[in-house]
Amino acid sequence: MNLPGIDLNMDAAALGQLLPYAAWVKDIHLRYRWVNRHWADMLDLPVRQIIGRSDAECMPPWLAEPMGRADCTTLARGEPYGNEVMVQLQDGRQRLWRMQRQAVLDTEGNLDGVAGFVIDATDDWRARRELKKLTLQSSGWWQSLKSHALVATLTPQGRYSYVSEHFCRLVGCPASGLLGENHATLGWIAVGVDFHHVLAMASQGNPVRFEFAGTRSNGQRFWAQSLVISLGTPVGDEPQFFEIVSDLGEVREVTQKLSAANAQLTAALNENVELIARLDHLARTDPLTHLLNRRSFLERAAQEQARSARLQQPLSVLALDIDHFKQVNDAFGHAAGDQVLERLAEVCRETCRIIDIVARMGGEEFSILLPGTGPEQAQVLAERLRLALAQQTVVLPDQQRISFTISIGVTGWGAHELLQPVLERADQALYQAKSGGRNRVISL
Ligand SMILES: Nc1nc2c(ncn2[C@@H]2O[C@H](COP(=O)(O)OP(=O)(O)OP(=O)(O)O)[C@@H](O)[C@H]2O)c(=O)[nH]1
Repeated sequence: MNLPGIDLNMDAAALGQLLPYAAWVKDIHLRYRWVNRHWADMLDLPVRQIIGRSDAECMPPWLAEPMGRADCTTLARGEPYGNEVMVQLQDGRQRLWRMQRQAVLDTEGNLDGVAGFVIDATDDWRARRELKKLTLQSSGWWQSLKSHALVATLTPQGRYSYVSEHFCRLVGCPASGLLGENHATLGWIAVGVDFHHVLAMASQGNPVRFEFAGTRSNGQRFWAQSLVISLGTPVGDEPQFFEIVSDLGEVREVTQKLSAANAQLTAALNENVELIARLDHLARTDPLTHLLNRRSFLERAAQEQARSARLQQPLSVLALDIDHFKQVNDAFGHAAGDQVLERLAEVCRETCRIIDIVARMGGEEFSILLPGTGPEQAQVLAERLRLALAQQTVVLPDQQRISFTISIGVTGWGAHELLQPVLERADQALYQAKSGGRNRVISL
C-alpha cells in the first residue's frame, strides 16, 4: 500500500526529512550524524554545516550547554528523556522548544548515539500560561482570597503586578499607584529585614513572614504583616511571588491600649506602694521627732534580742526622760516643749551609732536599744548623751532660750531575758535617777 506522498522504498534519512518537526541523530561523541531540514532551519544553518559538528559549533553556548546536558542525561539513563528549553531568536522573539531524546543502540545493543526531535511549543506554552492564569484567577480559592484578603503578586524585583482591592484599602493607595512599584519605592519599612532578602529567601522556596509599616496617602500610618511565597518560575517566564498581607493596625491599636492601661496600672500600683510605704512609715514613727514609736521599738527590740543571743553579743537598754518637762511647757508653751523634744531626738540620733535603735515611747519618755553594747559601755554612752543634752539651748522665735536636762536609766539585757522585765528594770533605774536629783545616769 502506498501512502500519499510517501515512497516506502526511500531510506530512513530521506524519510526523516518528511517529519513535520525538527529531528536529528548524534553519534556517541555527540556530533551530528544526521539532521532534517527543520532542525537546520531552526539553527539557521545549512545541513552540511551541521553534520559532523557538535552543538558547541552550531549554536550559542547558552543553548549548546543545556542541549549537551540533556544528551548526556539521555545516554546515562538509556531511556527516552524529554525537556524544554526557552530560546531567544536573533530577532529577539522567545520560543519554547520541547525536545524528546532517545539513546541509539548499535546492532549489538551498545550505545551508539542520541536521536532527538524538537517541536516548537511556544504557542502551546503561551496557551498553557494563559490557562494557568485563568485557572488561578477563576479558581474558588483565588476568588475568595481576592475578595476577603489582602493579596498581591510581585515580579522578581518585588514590583506589584496585581493588587487586590482590600490590599489597596489597607495601604491607602489605589491600584494605579501600586502597580509597578515595590516596597522600597513606596517607602514602606520592613521591620528587621531587607525586602530584597525577603525575595531572595522566597525564591529559594522558603515562605518569608515579616512586618512592615507605611504611610497612607492621607498621612495615616499603617502596620501590616506579609507572607511572601514564591509561585515558582514557569519555563521561560520570570519568577513570580505572591504576597498575603494581614492588617496589624487593630493588633497594634489593642497593644497600644493595653500598654497604656498597663502603664496606668503600674503607676497606680507604684502610687499605692508609695502610699503603703508612707503609711507604714507613719505607723512606725513618731510624727514630731521622726523617731521610732513604742510599737515599732518593741518589735525591733524583740528582733535585736534574738539576733544578739544568736551571735552571743551583749545588748543594753537606756530609758530617758526630760527633767521637769511640765515646767518647760508651763513656762514657754506647748510649741516650745515640742521644740525641746525635737532637739532631744536630734542629739540622740547624732550621739548614737546608726545601728542603735532610738524611740520615743510616749510623752517625754525615750528608749534606746544598744546592740553589741554591754551595760558599762552603755553607761558611758548615757553619760555622754546626758552631757550633750545639758549643753543644748533651744532658741524660741521670740529669742527666749531654753536649757534642759535628762535623767537616764541603764540596764543590760541578758541573753535569755524577756523584754518586759528589762524595760521595767531600765524604768526603775530611771526612777532612781529622778529621785536621786535628776540630770544623772543610774545603771541597774
Ligand atoms: N510639748 C509637749 N509636751 C508633752 C508632750 N507629751 C507629753 N508632754 C508633757 O510632758 C509633761 C510631763 O510631765 P511630768 O510627767 O509631770 O514630768 P516632768 O514634768 O518632766 O517631771 P519629771 O519627769 O518628774 O522630771 C506633761 O506636762 C505633758 O503634757 C508633747 O508631745 N509635747
